[in-house]
Amino acid sequence: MAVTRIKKAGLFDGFGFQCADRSRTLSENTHTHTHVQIRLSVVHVSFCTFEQAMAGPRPVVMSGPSGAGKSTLLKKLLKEFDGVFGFSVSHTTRSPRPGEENGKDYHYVTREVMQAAIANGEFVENAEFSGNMYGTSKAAVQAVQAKNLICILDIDMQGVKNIKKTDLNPIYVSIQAPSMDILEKRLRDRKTESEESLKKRLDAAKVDVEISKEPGLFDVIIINEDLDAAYGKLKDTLLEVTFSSLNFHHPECNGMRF
Ligand SMILES: Nc1ncnc2c1ncn2[C@@H]1O[C@H](COP(=O)(O)OP(=O)(O)OP(=O)(O)O)[C@@H](O)[C@H]1O
Ligand SMILES: Nc1nc2c(ncn2[C@@H]2O[C@H](COP(=O)(O)O)[C@@H](O)[C@H]2O)c(=O)[nH]1
Repeated sequence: MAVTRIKKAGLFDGFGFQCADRSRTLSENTHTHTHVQIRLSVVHVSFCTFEQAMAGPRPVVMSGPSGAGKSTLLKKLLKEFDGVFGFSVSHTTRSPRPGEENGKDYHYVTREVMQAAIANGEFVENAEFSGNMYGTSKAAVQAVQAKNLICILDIDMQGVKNIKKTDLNPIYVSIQAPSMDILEKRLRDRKTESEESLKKRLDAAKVDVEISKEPGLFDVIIINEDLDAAYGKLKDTLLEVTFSSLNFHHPECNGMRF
């Protein structure tokens, strides 16, 4: 099994910054970055301000049309990299779907509760989508970061635009379906939407796909046609975007440069 181990550092690295306390194991990386030992905190120094470096790894924003496959890919990632990535549990006013758990998939709240919490400054971002409110609370992000996990947010396009105005500094990934017809089929087959909600989601999807072409909005756009291929691309991306522009050599990297 190929293993990428991101070790607890806890000492001064070559950049003169004290490394944060991190202990991660990325298992079964079947792609290009194998048998590599790196210090994740050094990576932050190359991409972030000192404050961000001390705050922890860059979060990951996953966005894209409803039905494109974000949750499916995320679940695979969270399962494979248990102990590395953590999901930011959003709030929503929509009803739970069969199988969804309060506090795990979402925090299910009333519109009144959510509006009060937003007014109280408890949210990083929030949006109205397909007739319901959704939002990322500060507590949700902090809960993940407190566990020293890389925080993953699953948010819509309004959320992406709003997060861009914050200092969260995430990696932005857009997951898209190969076509609108396939997207509609996936949403219909999922059997979670009424005709009205389906139409709203498909209308939003058309706008999303256009906006996502804006240069620089996303670090990568992944077309989720074949699930395994899309998942491989997602994993490669998260490693590459994090490490590739770092011209860094460390004895623990066995001669490899990033
Ligand atoms: N590559 C794929 N090929 C075929 N079906 C897929 C693929 N990826 C996901 N699906 C299916 O498409 C449906 C929508 O996927 P999923 O729920 O993950 O989308 P989503 O982007 O998270 O949607 P939402 O934003 O509404 O939460 C699911 O039933 C899922 O099993
Ligand atoms: N701006 C935000 N968008 C969010 C958040 N949580 C989820 N979402 C997005 O909502 C739609 C619909 O989700 P569904 O679970 O009802 O299918 C989807 O695009 C999600 O990405 C959030 O906290 N903020």
